[in-house]
Amino acid sequence: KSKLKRNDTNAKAAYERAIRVIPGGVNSPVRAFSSVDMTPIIVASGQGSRVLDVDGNSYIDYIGSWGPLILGHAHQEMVEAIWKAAIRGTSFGLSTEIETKMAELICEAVPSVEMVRMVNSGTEATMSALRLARGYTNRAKIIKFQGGYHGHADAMLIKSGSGVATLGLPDSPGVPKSVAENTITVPYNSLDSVRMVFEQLGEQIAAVIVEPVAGNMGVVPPLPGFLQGLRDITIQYGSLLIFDEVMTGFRVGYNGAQGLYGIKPDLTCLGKVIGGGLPVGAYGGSREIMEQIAPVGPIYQAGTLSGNPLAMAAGYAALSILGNDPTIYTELERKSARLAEGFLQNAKQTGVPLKVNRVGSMLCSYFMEHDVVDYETAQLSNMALFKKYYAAMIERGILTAPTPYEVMFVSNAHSDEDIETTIEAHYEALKQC
Ligand SMILES: Cc1ncc(COP(=O)(O)O)c(CN[C@@H](CN)CCC(=O)O)c1O
Repeated sequence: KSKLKRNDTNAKAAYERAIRVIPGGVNSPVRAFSSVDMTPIIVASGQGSRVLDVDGNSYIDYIGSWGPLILGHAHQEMVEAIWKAAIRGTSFGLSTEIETKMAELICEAVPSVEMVRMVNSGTEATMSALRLARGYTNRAKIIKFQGGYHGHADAMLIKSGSGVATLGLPDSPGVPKSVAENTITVPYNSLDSVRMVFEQLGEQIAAVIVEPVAGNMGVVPPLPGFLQGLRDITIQYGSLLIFDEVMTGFRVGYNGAQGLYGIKPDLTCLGKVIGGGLPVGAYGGSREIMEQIAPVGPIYQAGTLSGNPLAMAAGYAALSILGNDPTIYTELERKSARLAEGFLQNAKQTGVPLKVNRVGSMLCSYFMEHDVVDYETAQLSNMALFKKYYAAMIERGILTAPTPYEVMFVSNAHSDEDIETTIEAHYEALKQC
């Protein structure tokens, strides 16, 4: 079979130009395709389940902007909503009624949220939620999980210290040791580790922040009892439980992971889907906690473009479509299950070791035999195999995340034909591994 060659002439030229004026030529590191040694794809346009790159190559897209595009690219109703908002002005720095409608919709959809504050990214959402938790409990320490990603605020760029309950170490230059010491990192799905930390430092813990389905080490679902265990222990010690649902919110179901698993956190962080592809983040919780936020309460958080009318129009349109048509989630479940099943069939037929983890329309395949339950096991994925597989999928017009630790997102715009085409391409790609 001749090796299909992707024409990347224009991408190369565009990338050469970009790296002269943007660090690494990208506005977010993952877009540099550094894990797969290939010229980054530079997108010209997207429509439905497909994107077109600057060399005219068309791909079925499973990056979906890392989660926001659950309805696919350039969705007609959303483009119209954005356009209608834009011609009335893009931002006022004063309140507009769409912000209240958006807040009401989120409070209605997310079980634990009675009040919500809009911000402009997932990072801002988790950063603000952490400050709120620290201010509300008057405690400084927080617990996060290895492989958990909550954006790039200082307190989140921490790696675990030597022992389990030891203080954190900076995971990036520029994060002061004094900040790192207040973040303790333990293995995901390990309630024992969490209990150990609380036994030693419980009264100092302001919050536990967790992705209720981990989506930044591939897809790692919570083991039975894990989330309930976190809920119980945080109540026992007077700490807050923060669900980072930036990725899972309105993705794994209209009521998020907290609806799926029936656990009520104290604070919820949202992003991605709620912006419909425009910059939106949010954090919310009980009235009692949220009214500690300025201007009602003393804990400060602000933002020039928070809740701006354009992003609200896009987000409100997206969430309304999702809320008005529950078959969208059942269709996402059906198509995603078929995709995962096809991948596993291919692996069996070709003898390539493959594990597929999936929750709803979030899935990830790992080149290995055993279960992936945390960061350590996720790290064992065979990187050499992944690179070959990735290039083979690109050559066949299937665009997935250029690193093994990101999620494949199925959207409502992916047709059954797209799914079958992807499974066929996957079979060919595995045969080349
Ligand atoms: C669970 C979770 N919480 C917070 C964030 C940060 O959101 P942003 O600041 O990138 O909007 C993210 C961002 N996710 C990554 C991809 N997995 C964004 C992609 C990128 O960094 O370019 C997240 O997944």
